[in-house]
Amino acid sequence: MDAITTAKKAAGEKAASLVHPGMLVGLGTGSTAYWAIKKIGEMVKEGLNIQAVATSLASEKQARELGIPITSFSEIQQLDIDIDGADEVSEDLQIIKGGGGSLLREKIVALASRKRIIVADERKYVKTLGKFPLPLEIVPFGWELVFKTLQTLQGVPTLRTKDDQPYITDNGNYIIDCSFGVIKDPVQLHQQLKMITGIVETGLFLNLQPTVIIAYENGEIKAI
Ligand SMILES: O=C(CO)[C@H](O)[C@H](O)COP(=O)(O)O
Repeated sequence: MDAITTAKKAAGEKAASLVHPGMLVGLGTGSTAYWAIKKIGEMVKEGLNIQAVATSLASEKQARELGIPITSFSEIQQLDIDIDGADEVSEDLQIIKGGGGSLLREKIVALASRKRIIVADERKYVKTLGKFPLPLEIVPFGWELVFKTLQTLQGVPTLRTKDDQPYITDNGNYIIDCSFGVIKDPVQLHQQLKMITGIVETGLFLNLQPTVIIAYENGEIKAI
């Protein structure tokens, strides 16, 4: 296992240790959240009694295969804890997510959780947001208009593709990844983008007061 994968595993397992009996748990998406879900699966096999909501079909599949009981918002109102990855975390704990295309479900789950744990390797921890192009979930109809509007806002948009076709989210939408350079005012940018009809959600996860678990390649783990 390479050093970055080892760091992701360490961050994920550290977060899993915060899951206690009886909790309702949000399961994130991506290669770091994967390790948290794997560890939680082991804990369930050893008798831990929890229920979970997954932020993507992929994570739900992983959880079901591991025997983690899955529930839904038709059964519950709130989650106790959400464990998810990030693409960038700034020093003031603002976050970009959506690299894996699950930002809409991830945000719904994060907002429904009392406690939010972000797991990341050291490369994700940055001074200011913006190097990672901001993922935006958009409805397919008229996506070209959203694309052009983003250009007028000095953004550099790219329609995400998979096998030369538009990438389709679990919600049947498209993703545009849009670079804005250094994001000086993420709240203002998020609000501006949410005003554009056709943009369903942005990958800016702001003012969520997360606990961020950063794992370093040298084996150190810091909770911020
Ligand atoms: O937001 C996400 C998926 O939509 C992921 O949490 C984010 O992309 C981080 O993924 P990874 O841990 O694989 O780097």
